[in-house]
Amino acid sequence: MPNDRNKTFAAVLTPPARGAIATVGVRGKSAVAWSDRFFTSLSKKRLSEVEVGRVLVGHWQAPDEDLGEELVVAKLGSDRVEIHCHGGVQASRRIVRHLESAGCEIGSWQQWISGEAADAISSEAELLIPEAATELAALHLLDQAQGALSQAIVTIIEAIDDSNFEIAQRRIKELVRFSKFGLHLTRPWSVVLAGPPNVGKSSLLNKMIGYDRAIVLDMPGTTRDVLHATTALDGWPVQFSDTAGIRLSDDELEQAGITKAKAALEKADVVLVLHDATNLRPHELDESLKQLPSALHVVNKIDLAAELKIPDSSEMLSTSAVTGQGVPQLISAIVKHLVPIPPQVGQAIPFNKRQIEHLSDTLRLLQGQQADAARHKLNDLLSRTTISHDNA
Ligand SMILES: Nc1nc2c(ncn2[C@@H]2O[C@H](COP(=O)(O)OP(=O)(O)OP(=O)(O)O)[C@@H](O)[C@H]2O)c(=O)[nH]1
Ligand SMILES: [Mg+2]
Repeated sequence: MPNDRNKTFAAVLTPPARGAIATVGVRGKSAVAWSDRFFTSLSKKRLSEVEVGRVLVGHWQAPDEDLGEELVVAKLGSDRVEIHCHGGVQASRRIVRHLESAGCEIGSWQQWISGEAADAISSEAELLIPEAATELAALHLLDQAQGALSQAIVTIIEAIDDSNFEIAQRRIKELVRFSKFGLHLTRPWSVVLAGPPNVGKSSLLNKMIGYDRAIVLDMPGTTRDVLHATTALDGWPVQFSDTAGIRLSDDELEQAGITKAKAALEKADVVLVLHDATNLRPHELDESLKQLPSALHVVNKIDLAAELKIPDSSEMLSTSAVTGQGVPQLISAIVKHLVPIPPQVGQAIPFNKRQIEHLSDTLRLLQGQQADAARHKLNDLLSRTTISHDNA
């Protein structure tokens, strides 16, 4: 087990790609001694002799090899060394091979991180940070890596210990409110543009993402397949999907696109139902576009219907995909729909299915007066033995 504290463990900590330097981490009781086997500093000082915090420049070479490499080694602790070698894959692999020949366990960077983290939740957060879809999402994951959610769970356990079951339940409900948000830190929200043909769905998509992703043509039935474009709105990751205009059609290809469009509606977090300002016929809207639970209705081509008065409402917006009129307001409305209460910095947020399921189970157990089982569930949520990164 790479995270067995009695073993010495090494991992390449930088991504397996070309780069200026690569870093190999070594930790465990033989980290210094085994690094000393291969490393000779310019000053001839051994790592075991120098104080913690020293950075040495020197030469790394295995006894049975003709060539070595000039590199930098940092002694970060009595049981911790970091080796900075040439970037790319070969140099770091060579170092890892040498350490392995000395008896070192070798693992992945994920295993390295999971061994470092204070608990399971912090570990899960650290591992997900590289997958954060935006910088803002990464900051919220960083809060969880630094203990925001773990601390909230500890507080709930304490409330259960003090028999404050109502407070415990309230706190869990507060956390669960952020579940959907948490899952979307690494997965973009889905916003689908839908409506009759030729209303300007593709044009509006292009306007919102700032480049021509979709073909625009003054001909109904231009878009045939579902087209995706990912962007960030106010720092939140969003995937827009442009769909085929929905209408009755004998064209087999167009009909296939319409079927796909209808399927996309079901998976959407928000559907933008577009209407044509020059030809408003909301009652003729296809059934699939009526009474969608999360729809924003948008009257487009407003530049061609200056006299048209659209009542100011959060469910009915007006835009021009040509002039850009109303587009910032539409973007604000989408964001408000997706993230009605933006979390504060440091907010505890559950961000994976395991955590959300555990919290829901705990709530059920508390509602059923099963305090011991509830406490056990929460401890399990924090326990590092309950998650596995071995397939990472
Ligand atoms: N004046 C004006 N023209 C627009 C606007 N939006 C779209 N158009 C024009 O309307 C026509 C159809 O636009 P598209 O974006 O292809 O419409 P669509 O809804 O994607 O159409 P389908 O893919 O066929 O369903 C094009 O000629 C666009 O230039 C707008 O806001 N104002
Ligand atoms: Mg289109």
